[in-house]
Amino acid sequence: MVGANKAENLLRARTKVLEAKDKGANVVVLPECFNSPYGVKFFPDYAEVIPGESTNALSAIAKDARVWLIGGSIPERDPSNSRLYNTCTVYNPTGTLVATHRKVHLFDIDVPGKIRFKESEVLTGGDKCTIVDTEYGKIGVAICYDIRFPELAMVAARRGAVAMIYPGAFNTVTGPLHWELLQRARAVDNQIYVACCSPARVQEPKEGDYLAWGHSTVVNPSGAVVATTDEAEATVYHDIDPAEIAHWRSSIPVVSQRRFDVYDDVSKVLVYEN
Ligand SMILES: O=C(O)CCC(=O)C(=O)O
Repeated sequence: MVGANKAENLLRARTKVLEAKDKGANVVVLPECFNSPYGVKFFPDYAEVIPGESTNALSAIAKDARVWLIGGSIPERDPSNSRLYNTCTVYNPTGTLVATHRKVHLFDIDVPGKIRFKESEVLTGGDKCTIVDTEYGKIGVAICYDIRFPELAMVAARRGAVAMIYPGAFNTVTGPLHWELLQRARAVDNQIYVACCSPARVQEPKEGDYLAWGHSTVVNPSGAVVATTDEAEATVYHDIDPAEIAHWRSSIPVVSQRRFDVYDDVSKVLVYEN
């Protein structure tokens, strides 16, 4: 559960990560915008440079829990250009910051009468694919709306990632439509694990509150949901098993059957032609 009080959000994250470690987790994921309410009006006030209050806290959490920590995301302020980003920071079990992923695809949608959100009003998009090398395998990291773009996951998988992990915060309009579908799609496209971690839904929403879909989920390389929950606060667990990846890749070998000779111009076709 994420609220307006940053210090409380950081403390709650600490408690939940230590609890996950106690239950055997070695890689722990926090949700998108875990230290601030989700909304463009909040980002400038909650934004921090890195290192700063939230990333120092995350580093200490990773170190104290001795886990790899995919630290959800925070609104980041880059002092070199004053721009804001939606940024995931990743720490190894000694608390060292090993990667940052700035959300590449900003969440700009307008579903008439249902939901309008324009991150680009205040945020700038990142410009790289992020892969972290852990003793459990390479892990691709991206954020929420990034999951709608199969290319990021495909690049990570082709560079050896065993999993894509997305801190995310879908909503009650697009969540039921696409949250699980997209995770299963990215998993089955690439025969990798996919995990998405969402904040819980606020229980007594006020006007204008973002209604997160919740439902943190893990999907295995066959595309099956292997761990999930509802909209209430919860932690879900699953093991990454490289043998499961090997099994599906040898059984249905799409990853070695790709025909880039047939569609090698895919990135050069800039518009959808009629
Ligand atoms: O793609 C969606 O429907 C939701 C994306 C989102 O909430 C986000 O990028 O934060």
